[in-house]
Amino acid sequence: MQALANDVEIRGVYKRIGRNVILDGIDLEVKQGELLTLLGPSGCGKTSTLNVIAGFLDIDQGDVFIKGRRVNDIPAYKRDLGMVFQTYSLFPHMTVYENLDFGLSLRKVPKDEKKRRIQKALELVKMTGLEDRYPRELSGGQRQRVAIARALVVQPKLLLLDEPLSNLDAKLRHELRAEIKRLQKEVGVTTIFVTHDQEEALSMSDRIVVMNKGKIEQVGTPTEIYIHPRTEFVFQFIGKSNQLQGRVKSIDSRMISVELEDSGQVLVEAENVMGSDRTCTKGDAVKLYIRPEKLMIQPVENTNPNYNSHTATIVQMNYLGSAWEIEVSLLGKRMQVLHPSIEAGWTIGTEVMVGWNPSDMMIVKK
Ligand SMILES: Nc1ncnc2c1ncn2[C@@H]1O[C@H](COP(=O)(O)OP(=O)(O)OP(=O)(O)O)[C@@H](O)[C@H]1O
Repeated sequence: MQALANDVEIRGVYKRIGRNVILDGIDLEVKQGELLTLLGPSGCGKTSTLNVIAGFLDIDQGDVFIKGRRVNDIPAYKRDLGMVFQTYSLFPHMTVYENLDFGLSLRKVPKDEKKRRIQKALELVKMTGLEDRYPRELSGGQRQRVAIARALVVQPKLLLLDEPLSNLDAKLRHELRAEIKRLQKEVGVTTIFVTHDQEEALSMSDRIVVMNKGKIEQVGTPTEIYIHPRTEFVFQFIGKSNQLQGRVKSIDSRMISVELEDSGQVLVEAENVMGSDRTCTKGDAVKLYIRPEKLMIQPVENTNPNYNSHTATIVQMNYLGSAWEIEVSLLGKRMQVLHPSIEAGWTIGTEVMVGWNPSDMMIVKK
């Protein structure tokens, strides 16, 4: 096979363990210098995909290329990769400096060069000055910083991160997300990041791979995945959603009109059909999805005729600090609206108008 332009290419990878098909035809390309995230629910095959790249998991079918070289038969230790895991994988009996020195000594890097690279790596993760500490003398976040520095100091071909932030508290997770993103761009190392946390994936990644049951559902930038999900699974996994059901009444090149099962009619942009064939025809039973922040809530007198617009009744109001989560009874269903503010006098039982743009609603055949 010819040389490849991507840093990683996975072609037709299939893996079964016992009766379980854990990777079911994975095709994936990782571009040079990008931070690519494998995202999906527990058991979907994220870690297995990472382990195939790392060389920790043999495959039954398919090919794996790293920097143009087929690595199916190359053992893990010869693939030249940096890895960071969920649990701290530092050597407990070695200081921070010794932890970083270990991989460099194995590679017989000269003493001065080792010192320079260790200092640079510690600077990158903001751990300068803590060289002589043992892992037990560090906080969880500091240990993960050292683990990242240790992975980077050997100048790996790829950096593989398997849920490295899962054991940290929320504030530290946020901080480290931004740090990893910054240092990944600074170093320019092609990185594959595994997480089950949508927000983490959306905020950090150049591209996201959404996985489900050993298959890839969609690959795209965070905005493509969030705004233009191709499947119902991706839509539901990636954020909150409201659902309606109905039947297609009419369809033209721009709009699909749906008669709802309870009452009323809504318009959806024809481009927004999800599912494998991405088509709908008149008479199809369909499900409709819209995110809470895409529903606009207004006093009854302010109707906007350009939008889907319906009267609704407030049934619950929760203040979240940065926004209000307002539950309304709309078109025979309870729907969540996320809105930055509320009008004076709005309370449970108030009648309001709820509208949305047809381009913000997604539709899928039942
Ligand atoms: N050694 C093994 N023996 C049997 N089944 C395995 C083995 N390793 C993984 N599996 C199964 O393969 C599937 C994929 O596992 P994998 O760890 O890749 O998922 P994941 O998406 O990383 O999940 P999590 O987020 O929970 O880590 C799961 O159903 C898991 O139970």
